[in-house]
Amino acid sequence: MKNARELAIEILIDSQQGSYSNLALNKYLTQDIPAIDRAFVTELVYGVLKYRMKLDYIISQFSKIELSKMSWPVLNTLRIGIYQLMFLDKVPVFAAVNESVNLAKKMENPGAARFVNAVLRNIVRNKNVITYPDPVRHPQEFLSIYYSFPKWMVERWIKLYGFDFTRDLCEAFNQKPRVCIRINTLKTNKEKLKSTLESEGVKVIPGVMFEEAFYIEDIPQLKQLKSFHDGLFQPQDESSMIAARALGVRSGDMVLDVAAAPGGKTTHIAQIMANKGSITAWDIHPHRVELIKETCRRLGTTIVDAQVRDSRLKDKDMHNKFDKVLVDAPCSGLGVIRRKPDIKWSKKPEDISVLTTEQQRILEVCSQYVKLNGILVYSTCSIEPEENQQIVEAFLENNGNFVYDDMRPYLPEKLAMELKEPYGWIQLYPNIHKVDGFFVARLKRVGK
Ligand SMILES: C[S@@+](CC[C@H](N)C(=O)[O-])C[C@H]1O[C@@H](n2cnc3c(N)ncnc32)[C@H](O)[C@@H]1O
Repeated sequence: MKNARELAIEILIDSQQGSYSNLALNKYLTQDIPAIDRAFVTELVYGVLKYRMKLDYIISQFSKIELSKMSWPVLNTLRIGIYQLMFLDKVPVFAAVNESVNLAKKMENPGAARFVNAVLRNIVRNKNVITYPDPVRHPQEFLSIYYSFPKWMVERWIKLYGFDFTRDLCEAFNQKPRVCIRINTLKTNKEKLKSTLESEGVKVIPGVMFEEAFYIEDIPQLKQLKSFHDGLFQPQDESSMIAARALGVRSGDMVLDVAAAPGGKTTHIAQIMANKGSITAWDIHPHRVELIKETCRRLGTTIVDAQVRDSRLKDKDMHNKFDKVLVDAPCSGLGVIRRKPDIKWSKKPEDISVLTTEQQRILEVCSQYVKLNGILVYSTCSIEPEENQQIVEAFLENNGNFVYDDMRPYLPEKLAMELKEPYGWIQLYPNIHKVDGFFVARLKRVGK
């Protein structure tokens, strides 16, 4: 049987070949693997993905062989070895080094093992004197390497927000996010869910923004909890709960959710509506529409009609049909790097302009489906103005029949106070709000 470190290396190689790390983890971490090993593999994989650039920088300082000449097993053995040495106090130095050397011998050959041994021992001797680019003379290089972000992201953020904000943002993106869940009020309530979770050995902490949010700790894997399968809660960050709240739905409304899979916001909307009314939920990918159906089944939501649909395509039959429309647009996901560190390396600067064309189109087309005096909410899990404020501003410029609508009544008081006139949008950042990066705008259709 493969040990935890070997599994981590295989998952990292898979992800280097294009697999999503969360899917690769699910594939490799079968239930027969002890929980402690599963947790260690997850820590190593996410740790290396998060700090890949910094780890490679350190390797290149201590290796005579160029990174591009190393085999993937050797490179990833060094990465997990250094990650343990630099970031995991609980792993003894001898274990981090010896286990890496054994793996290099097993996966490659004795020569590779000698090389890994030499590089790691050199790092152990010198880890306190590693030099990084000078933050004053080379601020972009420093932030990029020290916090391990591609240079283009750091450059973009420094231009937008300045050095200090970007440093705090990078630091926040590297922190482990807390597990946040939404209480499914269709099946339970705060007190009951708290005691159910506690009886399952889970520590429960109240949400910061919303009554329906809990942070949970000491959990094995969410899917191992009976309360999860019983549909008593849905994993969801508090920032993304703002979207359904900002829609201001009521029982009996006709709602359209145009990019809905896996159904996190759809089911949130349904619970605010007390499962009365109707929600049409679209997604472009058939397998993802199945996820919406599965989420609805588990959470006991019965008012959702989930359909495969490309929201960019105009449909006259849908015009003026819905009281509320949510456009939770496909986006770069740059706001959720805490949860998906692979985004650091999978996204490219040119992706943003491709996405903005799509976002503009979906918003333009689906706005037509809102009734007169109806509400249109646009949201993304991005912190990039091109995907957020700029999309909405351009939309309002081209569509005089829509205006910003005051979002403050739908927000927790502390957040509502942050809004500026015309009070129609909010941008959340992990370094400021301690949640995922998220954008929400609320618009009203005031003319035909
Ligand atoms: C940000 S995710 C949605 C998350 C979802 N609203 C939730 O809360 O669980 C974006 C979704 O948009 C879908 N998508 C991308 N392009 C689309 C399009 N043209 N039409 C409909 N759905 C699309 C993707 O498949 C993806 O599931």
